[in-house]
Amino acid sequence: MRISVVGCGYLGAVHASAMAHLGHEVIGIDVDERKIEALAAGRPPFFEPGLADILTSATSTGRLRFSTDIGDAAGAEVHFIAVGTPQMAGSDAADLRYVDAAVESLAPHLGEGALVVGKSTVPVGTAGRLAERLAEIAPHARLAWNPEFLREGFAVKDTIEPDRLVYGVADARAVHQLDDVYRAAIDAGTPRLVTDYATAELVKVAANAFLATKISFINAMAEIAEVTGADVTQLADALGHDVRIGRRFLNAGVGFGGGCLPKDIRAFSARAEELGRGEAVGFLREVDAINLRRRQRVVDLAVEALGGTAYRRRIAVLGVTFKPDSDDVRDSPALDVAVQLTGLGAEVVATDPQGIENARARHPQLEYVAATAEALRGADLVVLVTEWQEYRELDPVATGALVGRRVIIDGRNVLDPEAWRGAGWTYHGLGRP
Ligand SMILES: NC(=O)C1=CN([C@@H]2O[C@H](COP(=O)(O)OP(=O)(O)OC[C@H]3O[C@@H](n4cnc5c(N)ncnc54)[C@H](O)[C@@H]3O)[C@@H](O)[C@H]2O)C=CC1
Ligand SMILES: O=C(O)[C@H]1O[C@H](OP(=O)(O)OP(=O)(O)OC[C@H]2O[C@@H](n3ccc(=O)[nH]c3=O)[C@H](O)[C@@H]2O)[C@H](O)[C@@H](O)[C@@H]1O
Repeated sequence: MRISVVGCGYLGAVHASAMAHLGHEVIGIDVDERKIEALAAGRPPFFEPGLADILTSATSTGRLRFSTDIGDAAGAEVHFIAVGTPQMAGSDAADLRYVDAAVESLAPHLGEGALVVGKSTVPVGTAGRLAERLAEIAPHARLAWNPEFLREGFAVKDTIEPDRLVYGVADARAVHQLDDVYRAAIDAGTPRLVTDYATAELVKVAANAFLATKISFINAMAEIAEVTGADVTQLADALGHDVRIGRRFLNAGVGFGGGCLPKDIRAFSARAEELGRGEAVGFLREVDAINLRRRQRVVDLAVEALGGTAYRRRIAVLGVTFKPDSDDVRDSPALDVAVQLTGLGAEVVATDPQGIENARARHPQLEYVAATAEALRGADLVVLVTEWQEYRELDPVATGALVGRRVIIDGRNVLDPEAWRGAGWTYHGLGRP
């Protein structure tokens, strides 16, 4: 099938590459010339495990092409919209201008029977509005909403082997067209749910709201653990044995970040308020507040561990991305902590296996070094805020030989406190005694 993907960022570049990998003929469109140039040359413009392989092989066969000209989408049967829906400046609502622009620019190029498929995460009601608009400007085309659930770091696998497919549709033909797109997953038994637009839009924001709530729940327990001497990691293990609760997404620490969970729960609250049902999801404001308090907690712990002031103290910050196996620093708790400590006058040296370039673009005032050992050398305090495998595996003895003082804050609760204390370190976890 001929497919176009409009918007080739973290979602769209992976989606386009994965669709071509599955045998479709795909054109990826983006307004960012540098991104398109890299993708067309088979080079991922960001770090995502496994993307380079499928991108390079699909571009070399000619099945996957990229362009900045939306006119090149003409001739495709299914057109995915994968542009950004960031938080609007000065508000919690989602900024829909890119989605609107993508639909407007695509409309003149839609052939008879073409299906426009929204993948971007949008406030409930957006698809209905866009379908009405399409009926005016491209009456021979139709719209579906097919939210995406991939995780960065696992994006390729999650796209090729999704755990479920959700089709928000207004006509039966759209279901057949989407089945043709996802034939491989459907044949492999992937559950597929056909819904109306509003349900499909809500499934997506509800899923992210639930995940965010689960993380903030355990972080709230960490706050209580901190004043009672309890250990939140043991608490999470014990809770997780109840299959109704489950252990996943109960890792307490510096909290959630990224280009999705934070903005999605805020946009959901804003949309619910517009709909006159703000109180229904009022708890999401609390989820957000708990989450932001965890970043502050790490900063406060750092100041405390440094004897009351961070001024001119050398702090090694391990990790700047919002999670490991990604170079994404959007709303990263790790980077936020580094920036706040710098603001307190600390000499922060930040390091990360993949995120330095993006972090530097946002916060050029920070000092970044590529080598972990260099960040650690002479440090008065070590703060681990992104749990890259390389940091999880740090040897407390060897690390102790590099630093100035053996004090560590494990902002992700991934180190073995006994091993670190045994090597002479003062160890602080979050929600751990
Ligand atoms: N990043 C992720 O893991 C996931 C993201 N999503 C959702 O997918 C959407 C995209 O997210 P990301 O890929 O992370 O954002 P991103 O910012 O990495 O990519 C968006 C891309 O759209 C392009 N763009 C903007 N306007 C355009 C236009 N008119 N025509 C063509 N291209 C245009 C931008 O240049 C950019 O490359 C968001 O709604 C997000 O919530 C959903 C699931 C997973
Ligand atoms: O809509 C999206 O963009 C995506 O958002 C999340 O995916 P992602 O942001 O890639 O990353 P997650 O693995 O969900 O982690 C999000 C944040 O929560 C944090 N987290 C996660 C789990 C946990 O137990 N504790 C915790 O603090 C992570 O460190 C990270 O900062 C969802 O998991 C995806 O299903 C969804 O498609």
